[in-house]
Amino acid sequence: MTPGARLQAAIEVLDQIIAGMPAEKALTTWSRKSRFAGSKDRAAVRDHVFSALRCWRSHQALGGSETGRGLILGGLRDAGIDPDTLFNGEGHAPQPLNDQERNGTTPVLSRAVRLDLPDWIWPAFEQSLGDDVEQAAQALRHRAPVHLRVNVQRASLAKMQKELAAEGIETQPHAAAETALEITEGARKLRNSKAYQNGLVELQDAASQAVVEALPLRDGMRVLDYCAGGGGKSLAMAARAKIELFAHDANFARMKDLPERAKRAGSKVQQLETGDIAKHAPFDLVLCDVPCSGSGSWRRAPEGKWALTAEKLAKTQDIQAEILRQTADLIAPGGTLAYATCSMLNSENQDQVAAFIQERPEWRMQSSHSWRVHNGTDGFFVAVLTREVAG
Ligand SMILES: C[S@@+](CC[C@H](N)C(=O)[O-])C[C@H]1O[C@@H](n2cnc3c(N)ncnc32)[C@H](O)[C@@H]1O
Repeated sequence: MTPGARLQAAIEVLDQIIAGMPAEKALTTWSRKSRFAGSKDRAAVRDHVFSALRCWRSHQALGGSETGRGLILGGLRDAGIDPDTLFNGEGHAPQPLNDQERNGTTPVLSRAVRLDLPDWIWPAFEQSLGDDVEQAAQALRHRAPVHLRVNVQRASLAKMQKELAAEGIETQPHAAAETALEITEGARKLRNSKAYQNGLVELQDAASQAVVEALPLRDGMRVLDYCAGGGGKSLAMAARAKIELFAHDANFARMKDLPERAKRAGSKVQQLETGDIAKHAPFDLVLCDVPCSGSGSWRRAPEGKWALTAEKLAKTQDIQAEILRQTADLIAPGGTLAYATCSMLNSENQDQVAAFIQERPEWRMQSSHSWRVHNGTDGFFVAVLTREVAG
């Protein structure tokens, strides 16, 4: 496919998304009916679509309409590319610009439009990020880096770097976590590499790894990953100490790949239905990687940025508070409750923990860490709490 044909394909996928289809489904539907497209074409179309999803407001404003064509046109203008070089109607490229598209005045963009955030969330972003707000919002407009977690119980970082390089995947250590590598070249080859297939490396953002490094895990502990999802943090915890590990998720089906992933990594995890948790309590450590706005990972999942509303955020915060209350009762005296989000909003992070401690004064905050999206990882927060042992 020519560069112009790839843009036209992205325009068609975006029109499906505007009509209500989820982005992944729209991309798969296009892929299925486009047998002629090679892997590089598919990757390029995906990149165009995701760039539009991240920068929806500014690209729409610069392109003059909320259509696939408007978004792609705005994206070219944002990147400083002359649209006439690609919108030329040749070889399945988009049709040339009409007079309105060519002569429309360049709009003055407000800060929230220029930085691609919904208006309603801008005050909370400013309040949470202070002077870093523009940098953080700007980072969310770009693609996320690809990070790996090396299973250091089975292989060193240096050994993995060498093995991956032999398969065309270049990496460098990431400062945020001692187990983290950042892929600098060849990310698309990862899933077929030996190191990945043998469970020596997992795809995981460096801040996600750093959250697990912040936990006081020791051999012999009984640990519950209460919101395990796909189990990324479960596996990272199992790789740090010889623990007895339990995984739970309110949506049990989300853990469906966990047994297979654990087997690949050489780890053991017992999955628990909600009704079975109390039978296995108390635990020495419970990790609550709670559902959240996802604002720290909006560059990976940009549809979330536009789907969130003030009402949905308030509901999610109620769930977070309820999870803290429920899990606190599952922990042994002197045990640890770890609360984590992939959010950069204070209302989901320190405010939530402060409200919990006010309600349950026997709990003390031992430590807390925040990671911000403009410092090379996803945005994340973790607080480590312990209950005072009555003396
Ligand atoms: C942020 S995700 C977890 C990601 C996962 N820990 C990882 O590292 O890949 C939050 C998870 O919490 C689950 N969840 C939502 N409400 C819950 C609740 N009340 N109790 C337990 N899990 C819940 C969701 O199904 C979702 O899988």
